[in-house]
Amino acid sequence: MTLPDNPIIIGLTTVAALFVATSLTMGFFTKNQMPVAGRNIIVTGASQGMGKAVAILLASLGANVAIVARDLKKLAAAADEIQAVMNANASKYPDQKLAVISADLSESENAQRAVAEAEAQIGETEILWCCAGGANPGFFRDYQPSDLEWAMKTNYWSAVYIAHNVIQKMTSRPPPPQKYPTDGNHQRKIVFTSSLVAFCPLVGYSSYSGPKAALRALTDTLRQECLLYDIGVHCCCPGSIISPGLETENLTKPAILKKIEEEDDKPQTPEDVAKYCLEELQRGQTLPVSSFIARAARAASVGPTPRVGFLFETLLTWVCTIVYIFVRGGHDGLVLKERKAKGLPWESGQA
Ligand SMILES: NC(=O)C1=CN([C@@H]2O[C@H](COP(=O)(O)OP(=O)(O)OC[C@H]3O[C@@H](n4cnc5c(N)ncnc54)[C@H](OP(=O)(O)O)[C@@H]3O)[C@@H](O)[C@H]2O)C=CC1
Ligand SMILES: CCCCCCCCCCCCCCCC(=O)[C@@H](N)CO
Repeated sequence: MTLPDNPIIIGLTTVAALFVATSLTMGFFTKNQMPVAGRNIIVTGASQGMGKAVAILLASLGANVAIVARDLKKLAAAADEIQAVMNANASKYPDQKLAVISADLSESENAQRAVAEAEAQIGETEILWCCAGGANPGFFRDYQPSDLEWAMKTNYWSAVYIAHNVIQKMTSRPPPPQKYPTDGNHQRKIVFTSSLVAFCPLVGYSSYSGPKAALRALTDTLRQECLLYDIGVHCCCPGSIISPGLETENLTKPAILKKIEEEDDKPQTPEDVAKYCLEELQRGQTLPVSSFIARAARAASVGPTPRVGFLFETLLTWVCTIVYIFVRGGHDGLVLKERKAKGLPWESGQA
């Protein structure tokens, strides 16, 4: 093959190539990767915080929603809010369904029961969005083994058991017919919720970063495997969310972690987190984030995970990999300062 030597052809080809690359990377031509109107969606951890905001947002966009959590009272209060949104929607989306299910999802039988109950009430699951989770920050040496187990159950097993059951069900039957067909991608989906913590070391989150990073790794593997079934797998990684969960964890959060979070992260409302994560999901992002700081942390550790906006995200990866050297230096510096102030445990009566 001979390469063209006509400068006009070279020029035009270059412009066309840049245009196509930019369009693909900026997502100009990508269609909605997660339409929700008329679709059956299970949201876990939906009685408060991010999960409730996700359920309300999906309800406002016309989805049938099944909300799952343990505490019935909190579930009932959330259900009232969601039902009010559905009522207000009635002329645009008639016959929207809401199911309310109490289950401790950290036990596999309960997860199976929750899915069965949800499907009996709203229909076959098209999207599962797992938000249930929570942190118990502290120092590793101070935890009881039961604290470490709690974090794994609350964050990892509460998502994995229900996802496992939903994937078994999804793969045993075709996708249900669409009530509101669009030119978007009506592929069925599993959405996990991890955290910015999956991307970066943070003193005080040792019980929590493991299960959250495990969800991210599971997402990478399951995304690949679920290409076999045309099921999308995603994992939201937000920064701090102003939620009842955050209030509770702040009661026991080590001061040094509080300080890092106050300096480096601006907590977002659950509504904003839900909105930005959904936008990223609709663009097809595998690891949706809801803030710039989480986007920067993601860029620094995205590795082989697919990214929408390849050119820009890859440039951001180069920049953030360098920036992170200084960020980590700052955080390590704060820890070393604390060590100096407190003294080593076996020398200062903390042993
Ligand atoms: N808040 C934050 O700063 C951040 C949070 N995240 C993650 O985002 C998600 C939402 O966080 P947030 O809004 O703070 O949530 P909250 O802690 O405020 O609420 C957690 C929800 O999950 C439910 N839940 C907890 N454990 C179980 C269980 N075993 N079985 C069923 N439901 C359960 C709770 O209800 P009930 O107790 O009644 O079961 C509640 O509905 C979590 O996965 C969290 O780890 C990520 C980044 C930052
Ligand atoms: C390239 C630059 C990257 C900079 C990254 C530095 C970020 C530090 C801020 C920490 C924010 C922690 C948010 C998640 C908290 C969480 O998941 C819990 N609160 C759960 O309830």
